[in-house]
Amino acid sequence: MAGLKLDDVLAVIIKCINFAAIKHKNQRRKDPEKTPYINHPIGVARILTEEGNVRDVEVIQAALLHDTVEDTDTSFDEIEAEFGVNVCQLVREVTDDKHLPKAERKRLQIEHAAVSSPGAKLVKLADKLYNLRDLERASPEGWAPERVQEYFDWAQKVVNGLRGTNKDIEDSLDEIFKRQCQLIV
Ligand SMILES: Nc1nc2c(ncn2[C@@H]2O[C@H](COP(=O)(O)OP(=O)(O)O)[C@@H](OP(=O)(O)OP(=O)(O)O)[C@H]2O)c(=O)[nH]1
Ligand SMILES: [Mn+2]
Repeated sequence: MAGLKLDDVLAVIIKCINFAAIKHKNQRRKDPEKTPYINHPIGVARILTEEGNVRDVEVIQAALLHDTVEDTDTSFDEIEAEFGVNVCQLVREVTDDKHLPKAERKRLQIEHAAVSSPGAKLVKLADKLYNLRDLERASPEGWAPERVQEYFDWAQKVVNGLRGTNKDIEDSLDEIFKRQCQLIV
């Protein structure tokens, strides 16, 4: 979205935050404090701007919206109508098909990582960094240590397909993998 003026950028970003906040309004994170879910997409967007120095507005919009279709009643048509075809395509790329069995979804994330667009790779990297930091802070309710370990190991495989995209975010992810994964692959 090259050529957008600052006030237009502010307006589209606020529109995304508002849309995501309404869509996620009844959702909480899985941590013992039951943090409001909206903290996650806002935090993913913050990782991109502050830690990754990303300034692509459509990528920041996609980060704010990235879990609306996967986790709420939002449709891709709605995203496209509100935010345009480019933002919708990015959200499409980072959305798991929840109709598939969980093991298949997890396998497809590893497979799709390397063939994603640069913008989708950025959103995925920031999503993983946020979730892994969350995991180091507190285990989601009901997650045994083995399940936590499996998530760290699986996330490393997904991130391996996303490399060469943003050095600062990848370096932060590698620090976590060094602490948490037995095998650096
Ligand atoms: N670490 C952590 N994750 C939480 C918490 N609350 C909700 N989540 C979400 O849970 C998802 C990971 O849980 P899983 O059981 O592996 O996956 P699932 O919800 O898709 O079935 C992540 O989804 P996602 O964002 O779509 O990412 P991903 O699973 O594609 O990596 C993450 O955002 C929490 O308190 N801590
Ligand atoms: Mn997410």
